Amino acid sequence: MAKDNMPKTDFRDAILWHLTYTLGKDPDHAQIFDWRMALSYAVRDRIVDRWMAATRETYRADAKRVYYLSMEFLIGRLLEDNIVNMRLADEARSAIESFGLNYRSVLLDEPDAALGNGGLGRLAACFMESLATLGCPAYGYGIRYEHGLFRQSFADGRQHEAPEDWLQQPYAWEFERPEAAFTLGFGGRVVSRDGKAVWEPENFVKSEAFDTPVVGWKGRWANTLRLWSGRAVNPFDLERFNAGDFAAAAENEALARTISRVLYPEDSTEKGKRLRLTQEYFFSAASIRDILRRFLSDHADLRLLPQKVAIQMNDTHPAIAGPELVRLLHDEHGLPFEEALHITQGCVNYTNHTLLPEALESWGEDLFASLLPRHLQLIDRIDDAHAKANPSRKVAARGEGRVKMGELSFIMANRVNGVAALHTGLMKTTVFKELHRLHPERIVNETNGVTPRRWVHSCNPRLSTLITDTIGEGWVGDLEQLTKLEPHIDNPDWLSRFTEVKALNKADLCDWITRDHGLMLNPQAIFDVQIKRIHEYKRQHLNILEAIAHWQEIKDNPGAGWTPRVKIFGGKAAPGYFFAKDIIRLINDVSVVVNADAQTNELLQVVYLPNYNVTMAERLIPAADLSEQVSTAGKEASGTGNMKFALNGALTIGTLDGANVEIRERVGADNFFLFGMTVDEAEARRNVEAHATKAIAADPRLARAVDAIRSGVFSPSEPDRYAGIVANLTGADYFLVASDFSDYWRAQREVDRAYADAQGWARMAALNVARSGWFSSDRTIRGYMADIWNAKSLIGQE
Ligand SMILES: CCc1ccc([C@H](C)CC(=O)N[C@@H]2O[C@H](CO)[C@@H](O)[C@H](O)[C@H]2O)cc1
Repeated sequence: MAKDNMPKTDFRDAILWHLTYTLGKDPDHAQIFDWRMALSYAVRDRIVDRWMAATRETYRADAKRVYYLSMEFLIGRLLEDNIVNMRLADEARSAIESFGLNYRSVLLDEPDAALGNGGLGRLAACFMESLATLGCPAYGYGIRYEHGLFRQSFADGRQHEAPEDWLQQPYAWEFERPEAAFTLGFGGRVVSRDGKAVWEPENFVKSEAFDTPVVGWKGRWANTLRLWSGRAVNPFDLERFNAGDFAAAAENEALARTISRVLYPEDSTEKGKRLRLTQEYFFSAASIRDILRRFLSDHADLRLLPQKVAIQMNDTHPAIAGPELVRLLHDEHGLPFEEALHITQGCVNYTNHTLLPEALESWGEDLFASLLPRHLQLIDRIDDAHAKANPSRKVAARGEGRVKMGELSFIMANRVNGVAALHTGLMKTTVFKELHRLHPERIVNETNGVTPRRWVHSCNPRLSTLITDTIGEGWVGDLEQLTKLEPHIDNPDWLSRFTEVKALNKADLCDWITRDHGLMLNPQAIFDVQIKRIHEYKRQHLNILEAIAHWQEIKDNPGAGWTPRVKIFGGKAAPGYFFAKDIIRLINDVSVVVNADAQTNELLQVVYLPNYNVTMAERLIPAADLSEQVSTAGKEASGTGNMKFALNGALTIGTLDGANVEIRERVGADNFFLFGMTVDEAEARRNVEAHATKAIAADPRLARAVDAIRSGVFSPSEPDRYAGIVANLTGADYFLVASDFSDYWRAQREVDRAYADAQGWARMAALNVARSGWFSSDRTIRGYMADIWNAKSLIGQE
């Protein structure tokens, strides 16, 4: 008997029931953790009903399923999201408050599931929520890392990394599925037995499944996120134990768990580590086996696979899934190689998320052969088949002693997509130029999006209420309805309510930053926010250079009617990325000097918040006035933070890069602070001899700011601490920080002037909200369903 038609009172009772019987806690002695878990289980119960109904309906309809393979799912917290999607917000709040607890602190007691680095991982999480909201049958497949992205702290301004341990406590949202385990082989050799190639792996590891339901808006559908965990085939060696070799007795288990122990913290540099390739094969192989097992549970003819299965490879990290499916179809199911390849190419699709050469994965063929000898053979046959079909041009996955995962993914895929119009165009003219020439119909564009449930409705309840009061609640499930706000923007009362929303959000943020970071912020100031991974191409160092020049000019002329500004930074650097770590330290050193400067700190403050993650983004974005999207043109594939800021009424200062281009097109050039070179101008500038020194020579303001860094103004105890950054800025400066500085300064002063006109600013901000509905991940997923997966919704439009 389904639980959800139980009398209303039961939600409160359900919480108490779980506190007592699931957690075994007496309400009088329960900790906030206990209440949070009890609340989670009460919500989960109601989700499970929808989940099972959706799974049953998918089998009944024999529907096509989408399989989203990703090494990363940057989920964040799930309790609030699930409560909102199950429409339980009011009941949950009143129940929790009736127990004398603070509702927000119960929600915030949940640790972030930080199973991702940045954009790619968060996109996967938004996509899973939109797939469920649209009622598209889908599974997400990934790795259940014991340790997600490291915890960041600062000591003396430097980044320190500590293991993240979200699984130190039980995780309410997962169900262990021991029955869905597979034994996977690694290494070994390939032998020929009666004319057939047979792989004899050396090591074996078991993949155990943990399922998390992903419920959509209004709980109309729920899909599954299946995360694999490494387990030993023989976890305990009693013999060795009895021989007193205790550590060795548990060795297998430790080795197997290493595979799913920790997320690699790199987000743009492939390290070529054996464990990384082992992780990629582990989850891809377990997922492909699971997909085949499910298909064969109610289909006999493998040629039907492309009609029932669409696989999306989230970047090249799951690329081995293609050859693995060919291997199973050919080696285990006995299909001719050509047919196995044809079927696979009918199922597999590939999304590219970066053009940075150092981020494109390629593996040494020796390492590849030692781990996956049979796959290397199959990749050669795949290359041969491709060469035979396209004699004109030799483009292969294997070459120059390496296995290139970008080329392999492209050759295996039915459709290849970029994540923003500019990026997709650049894929065709740069990294995939030859392959695009051979397969001109294969590359399509699917501009990224973000889920409006988490990134507006949940994280910005004040704005959400104002919008719903104005145009009804339909926008949450159909975000382009936001355009219906436009006629209200010229109504001064409405606009003042809109302005009030931002002001109250900023006040909340000030309270939190004061409480948790002991810093008093000026709430009247422009809250200028740059939150994202630290990377040279994202140019956090351009932002801090402008802050230094701004500080110097205020000191020259404090009475010049400056618009107060608070610069807020957040973001982690990959542990081995020392230049990025230097940028972090510089920002912290500048904030110490600038914030202590009584002459200027009413007008300019710099704050670097440690341990930026999904939950912190949900705190910062609703309170932001200005969104920093300042990457060198041609380098940021899309960006998704830019969309979240626009949807929450922040104005963008940015370059014509990634999805900034489409945001500016939709919100209007008047409501966007554009600066900097275009992709072509940047390309041309890079070829100008000594372009950086020329730019510095041409801009005394820039020169003075660089001098301040060089002379140790921000590191008096170690004047040449930033010699590396200065050398780069005055030398190679590949990301054109010096050459884009003057125009960036010009745009920032334009921001100052615009902000001084509160009405005008509010109007521009409200137009950003009204015109950014297209950046919903629901629209993006509808694009994938139509252009790539040919998948249908089983619940239809509401
Ligand atoms: C092998 C190491 C590694 C790990 C992750 C990655 C990701 C592709 C990096 C990433 O997160 N890319 C970001 O993807 C977002 C979602 O499409 C885009 O919005 C960002 O522009 C892009 O940088 C590259 C290389």
